[in-house]
Amino acid sequence: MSAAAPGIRHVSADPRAASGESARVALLGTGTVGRAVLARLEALQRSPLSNRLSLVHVANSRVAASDRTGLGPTATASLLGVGDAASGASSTACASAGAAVASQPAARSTAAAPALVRRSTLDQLEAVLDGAATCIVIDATASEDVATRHARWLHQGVHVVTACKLGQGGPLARWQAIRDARVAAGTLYGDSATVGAGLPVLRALRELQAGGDRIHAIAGVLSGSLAWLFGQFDGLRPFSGFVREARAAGYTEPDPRDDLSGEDVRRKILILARAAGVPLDVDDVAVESLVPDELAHVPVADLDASLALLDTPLRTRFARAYRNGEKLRFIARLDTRTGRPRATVGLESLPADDPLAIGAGTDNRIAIWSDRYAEQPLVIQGPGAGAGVTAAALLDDALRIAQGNRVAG
Ligand SMILES: NC(=O)C1=CN([C@@H]2O[C@H](COP(=O)(O)OP(=O)(O)OC[C@H]3O[C@@H](n4cnc5c(N)ncnc54)[C@H](OP(=O)(O)O)[C@@H]3O)[C@@H](O)[C@H]2O)C=CC1
Ligand SMILES: N[C@@H](CC=O)C(=O)O
Repeated sequence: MSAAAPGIRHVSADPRAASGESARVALLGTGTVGRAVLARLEALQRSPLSNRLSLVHVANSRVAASDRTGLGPTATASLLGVGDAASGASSTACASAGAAVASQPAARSTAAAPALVRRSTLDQLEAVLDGAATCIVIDATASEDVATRHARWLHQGVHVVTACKLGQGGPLARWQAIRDARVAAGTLYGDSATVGAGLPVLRALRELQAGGDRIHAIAGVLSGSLAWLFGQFDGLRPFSGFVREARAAGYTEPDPRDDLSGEDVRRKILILARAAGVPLDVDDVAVESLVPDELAHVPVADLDASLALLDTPLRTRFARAYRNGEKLRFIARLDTRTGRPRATVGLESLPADDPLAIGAGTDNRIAIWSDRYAEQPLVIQGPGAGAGVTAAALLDDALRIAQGNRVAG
C-alpha cells in the first residue's frame, strides 16, 4: 500500500470524466438490485444528471445486450426485437433495455436481435468497454466469476462499482489484488453499497484515518435481513416464515443461508477491518452460523421446504433471552487493540437497552471507536438492506466517478 492510510486513495481525477462525455456503464445483474438500478437510471434521465451515465451493456447470467453508443430506444428495439422501446422517450431507454434483458427466458432465440446474445459472457463485456471513455462496471450480482474480474478490469482502466461483497470481502489475496490494481492504474472502486447498503460507514472510517485517527474497534449490526428478522421474531410464529418474508422483500442474499450462516456479515466485517487498516483473512473471523447442518446441505431448489429446520433452535434461543429480559441481535465485532486483532460474528443476547439492540426494520447500527471517539463511539444507523437504498448507493458511486470526483472505495 502507498503511504496513504489504508483504504484512502489519492488519485487524479479521470481526465476522460473531465471532458464532459457520459461515462459508459455496464450493468451486471438484473435481479432485485439490478432492476432497482435500472429504475433509478431511468429516473436520473429526467434530472439534471441525465447526461452523466450512458448504459451500454446489461447482462444477467443468461443473456446480454450491448450497444456502444448507448442502449437508446431505437437500438433497444432492434437489439431486443421489441416495439415499445422505440416509441418511448429516451428517458426510458435504459430501463427498457434492461427490463427486456431481465425478462428474457433462457431459451430465447437471438436470431432477431444480433446484439442480444443468448449467453452472457464477461469477455463480451470487455469488448464494449475500451479506453475511449470513462467506463464503469456496476456489479449487481452475487457471482464469484464476476468478483474475480474486478482487479483485472481496474488494471485495464475500467472503474468498478459493486454491491457484491465477494471482491473486497473475500480472500485477502483478492482484496490485495483489487487494491493494487486500482493504485497501479489510478482507477476507482466504488464500494459504498457493500456495507450498510450505502450508509456512510466506509466513508467515515476512511475520513477518520485521513484525519490521522486510528480505528480501535468496530461493533454492530451489519445485516439488514438479520436485523429485520430478529426485530420481527416473537418466539411464537415460526422463524422460517419471517425468512420467507425477508427474502420476498429483497433483504436477503439470493440464497438466504448466506445471511443466516453469518457469511454475509463475515464479508462485511472483513471489508470494514481492511478499510480500518487491519488486513484480516477469511479465517481470522470467528463466525457462528444459525444454519443447522441438515439445512446447510439442502439444494437451493428444495430450500423452502426445509427452512422449518431453523425454527426449534431459534425458538429456544429466543425463550432464553426473553426470560432474561434480553434481545437477540446478530452482532459483528472487531477489536484492533489486542496484540492479534480479531473479529467475531454471531447471535448475541443483549440487554434490551444495549445501544446495539436499538433500531427498527432493516436498520444497521454500527459503533466505531477511534482516537477521537475513544470513550463514546461514533454511531451510524439506518436501513442496511433493500433494493432502493442499494441501487442509490451504486449510482452515487458511479456518478462520483463520472463527474471525475474521488470516490470512497
Ligand atoms: N438485496 C440487498 O439489500 C443488497 C444486496 N447487495 C448485493 O447485491 C448483489 C445482488 O443481490 P440481488 O439483486 O438481491 O441478487 P439476485 O439474485 O436478485 O440477482 C443477481 C443477478 O446476478 C445475475 N448474475 C449472476 N451471475 C452473473 C454473471 N456471471 N454475469 C452477469 N450477471 C450475473 C443473475 O442472473 P440471472 O437473472 O440470470 O439469475 C441475477 O440477475 C449481491 O451481491 C448482494 O450481496 C448489497 C447490498 C444490499
Ligand atoms: N443480505 C444483505 C443485504 C445487504 O448487504 C443483508 O441482509 O444485509
